[in-house]
Amino acid sequence: MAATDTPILQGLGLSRLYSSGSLAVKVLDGLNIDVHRGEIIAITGKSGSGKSTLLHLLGGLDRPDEGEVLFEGQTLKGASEDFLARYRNRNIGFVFQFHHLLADFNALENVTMPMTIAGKPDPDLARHLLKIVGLDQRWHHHASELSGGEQQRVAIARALANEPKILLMDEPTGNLDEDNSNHIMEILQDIRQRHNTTIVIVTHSLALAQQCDRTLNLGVL
Ligand SMILES: Nc1ncnc2c1ncn2[C@@H]1O[C@H](COP(=O)(O)OP(=O)(O)OP(=O)(O)O)[C@@H](O)[C@H]1O
Repeated sequence: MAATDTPILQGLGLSRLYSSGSLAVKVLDGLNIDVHRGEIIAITGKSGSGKSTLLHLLGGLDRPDEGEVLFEGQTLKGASEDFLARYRNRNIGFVFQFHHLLADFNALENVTMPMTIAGKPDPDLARHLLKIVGLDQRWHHHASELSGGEQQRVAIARALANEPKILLMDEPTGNLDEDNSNHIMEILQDIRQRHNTTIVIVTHSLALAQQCDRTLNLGVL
């Protein structure tokens, strides 16, 4: 059992080496990060500084070439693909800028889908999550009938479907206007308050970053 002051997520000495043709690129270069339970943290930095790479490493979608990621004090180093898949399914919710909702399914079905895949369909919980994001009256609308901001809110509800401890978000407000972006931030504060969810947000928006508890800047903006 991890001590309560153990960071829920840690990156120690993280680097990722990409090769593109004859060129090798080292990204992050020994980055250290501690993420504490219930924290909302912004990851900022110029384009190409490694924000998405860091999110993928923390979420077990990719592996570092140097260093390690620890979840609740346990290293993911050397973990099998099956272990990483379980780690993601049980603990992580992902939200991307392009939400990839299923256009021919309604909002409720989109949110229920990950529960069904996990063998625990729970329409009541799905309705509750849609209510948190302010869309319980629109549950029967197909994704294609919702605005960009509404679709992103459905994507957040979907990411919460399996009650993850950590929400990892890559530019979740990147294509939204300021009002919608502020609304998403209010929703995230509400989710954190209700469920003590830990939230890591990659963003180019200084306004959004300022509403987070703290910011980790990977490079000059
Ligand atoms: N699969 C890959 N193969 C080769 N290089 C890659 C790969 N993925 C990322 N890179 C390189 O790694 C660097 C960091 O990419 P990453 O997407 O993490 O940056 P970012 O900070 O999220 O950028 P942006 O703000 O533009 O989305 C970039 O120079 C990118 O070209």
